[in-house]
Amino acid sequence: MRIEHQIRAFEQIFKNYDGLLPLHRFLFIYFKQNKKMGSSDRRWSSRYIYSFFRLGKALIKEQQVVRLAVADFLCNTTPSLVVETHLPALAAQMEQPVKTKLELVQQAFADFKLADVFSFHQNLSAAVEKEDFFVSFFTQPDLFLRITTGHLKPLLEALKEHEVPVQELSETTLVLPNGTKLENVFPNQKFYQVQDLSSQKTGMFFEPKTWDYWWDCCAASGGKSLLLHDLEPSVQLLVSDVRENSLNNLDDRFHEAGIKKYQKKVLDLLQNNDPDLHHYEFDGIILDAPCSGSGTWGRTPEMLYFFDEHKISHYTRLQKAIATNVVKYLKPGKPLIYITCSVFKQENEEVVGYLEENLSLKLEKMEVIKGYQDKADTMFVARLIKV
Ligand SMILES: C[S@@+](CC[C@H](N)C(=O)[O-])C[C@H]1O[C@@H](n2cnc3c(N)ncnc32)[C@H](O)[C@@H]1O
Repeated sequence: MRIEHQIRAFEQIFKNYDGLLPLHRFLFIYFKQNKKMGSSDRRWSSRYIYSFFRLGKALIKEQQVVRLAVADFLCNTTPSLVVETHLPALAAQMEQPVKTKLELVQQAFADFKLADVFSFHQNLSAAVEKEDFFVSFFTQPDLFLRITTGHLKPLLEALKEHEVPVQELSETTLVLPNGTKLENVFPNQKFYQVQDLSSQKTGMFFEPKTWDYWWDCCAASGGKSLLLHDLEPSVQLLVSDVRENSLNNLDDRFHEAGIKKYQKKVLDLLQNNDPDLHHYEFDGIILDAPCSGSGTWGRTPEMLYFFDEHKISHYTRLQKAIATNVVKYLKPGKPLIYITCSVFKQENEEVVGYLEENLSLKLEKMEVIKGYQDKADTMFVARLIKV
């Protein structure tokens, strides 16, 4: 029977997946190795496994197939065999809003607790509204584009021509449905960047001045540097990262964006980099730190199931050590912009507290950027001034 076939395919994937690779990567490889799965099998397996992980650890004592049905019910508005078979009483309610569906699930399962969706909630930054944050996991985040100032019109026209539904948030931000194939719409990446809305909002903390010299010290493929450049094109930039590969991607993106003048270094910021940097002094440093990524788990819900809480302290150690090593190259009176895509207070406010206590830094402002209210990632940003 078709439903049994669907469940078996889901169970096989669940059995083989250990959380080490990102789920989308694992599925790509898995489907390649299991060529007998047709496109419908692939579509249903993906829907089921993603929905399943969005339930986190809620109803963990229930039978797996029942949990799958609850998850599919909460995450989707179109009918499915698993809901029709295992939750027939709710099947007619698929199109209801998530909050209504949650009430129905709570009525049907006395031991359903919303907080179990995100079982690390004791660690949340105080500003995060817990209920709204938990509920956000049942909806896939959107795809956001940041548009170079003055280039909105032709991009909108291309989207219209390709019949892509688009929402204009501002002159520089567009929202598209997740999964939009941008390479089919735009001939190149010249005037836009794929960048989450909250990541775009961190730019409001940069406040660069003309001809400043800035260091993006964990630059990866350059998302924050490109944002900084758009805010103040005269800024001179040093970009660095421990991963050379990411910096190669940065080169490509800078090239597409027409940025030619910048310095680049591969640096491990856990080491002493004085031989390389002793004469450097910056007007601003962006530290977009390695972190748990817990503010982005709406895109990678498998982490709700597999993340090991002990890893938080590993990240906080990294964050404090990297900050300590970079601040000495900052001019007095100038800002360190500390950013994470984490919702954990240990990586956010507590690291800021540590920096204030142990380094010559004074907090000017900090904010949890609540992406869960906008179908976006949740991030943290602080602006600290060197005294
Ligand atoms: C959150 S990502 C940066 C994202 C990037 N700024 C952007 O906007 O797309 C953190 C980066 O820190 C880098 N990193 C981790 N450990 C590091 C270390 N010890 N030294 C330097 N960079 C490190 C990682 O390679 C990763 O690229």
